[in-house]
Amino acid sequence: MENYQKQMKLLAEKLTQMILTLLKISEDEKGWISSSELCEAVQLNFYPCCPEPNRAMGLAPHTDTSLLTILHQSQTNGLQIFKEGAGWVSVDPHPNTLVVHTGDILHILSNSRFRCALHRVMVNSARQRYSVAYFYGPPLDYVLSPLLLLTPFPRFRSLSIKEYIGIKAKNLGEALSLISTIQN
Ligand SMILES: O=C(O)CCC(=O)C(=O)O
Ligand SMILES: [Fe+2]
Repeated sequence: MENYQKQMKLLAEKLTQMILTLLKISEDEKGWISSSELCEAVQLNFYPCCPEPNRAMGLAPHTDTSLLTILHQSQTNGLQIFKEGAGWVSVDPHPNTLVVHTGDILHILSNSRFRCALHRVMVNSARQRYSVAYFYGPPLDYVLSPLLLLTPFPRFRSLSIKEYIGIKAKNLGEALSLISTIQN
């Protein structure tokens, strides 16, 4: 597991470098990427068979708080992602394939250019399922701000990751709109 985490960290660092370069974030602002201070976690999810799958949910719809999440799923369907205009779409497992979810932190940093992925997990009556999620993001005291992109129209106010986690713990799916600068 330790080695798995190490390999996932290397992959997450590479992906983050590519994404932040694409967003024209300066080298100075990318300093945290390989630091030992960053926020990372491995989570093991297990979904046993369920005799009445239509009356239960493996994991309720949510977005990940991370900058990105790298997910390994066993060879059982269940993961679905919400796609604007299409509704819930299955993300079926393929051998030797990882799924990358964009999280809230990337949504804020990129000023909504990389939108966080709303996803959920359905259960199965015949087969159990497991997944291994690796969550990756900047350190807790990192100040998140779309202003880093020098955009004239930041859609979110600046705040530390720690503060954002606190807001999300109390408000779940409403957290992004609570820090939005755009009035509805
Ligand atoms: O089990 C899955 O495929 C998804 C797990 C997940 O969304 C999570 O751990 O946040
Ligand atoms: Fe998730």
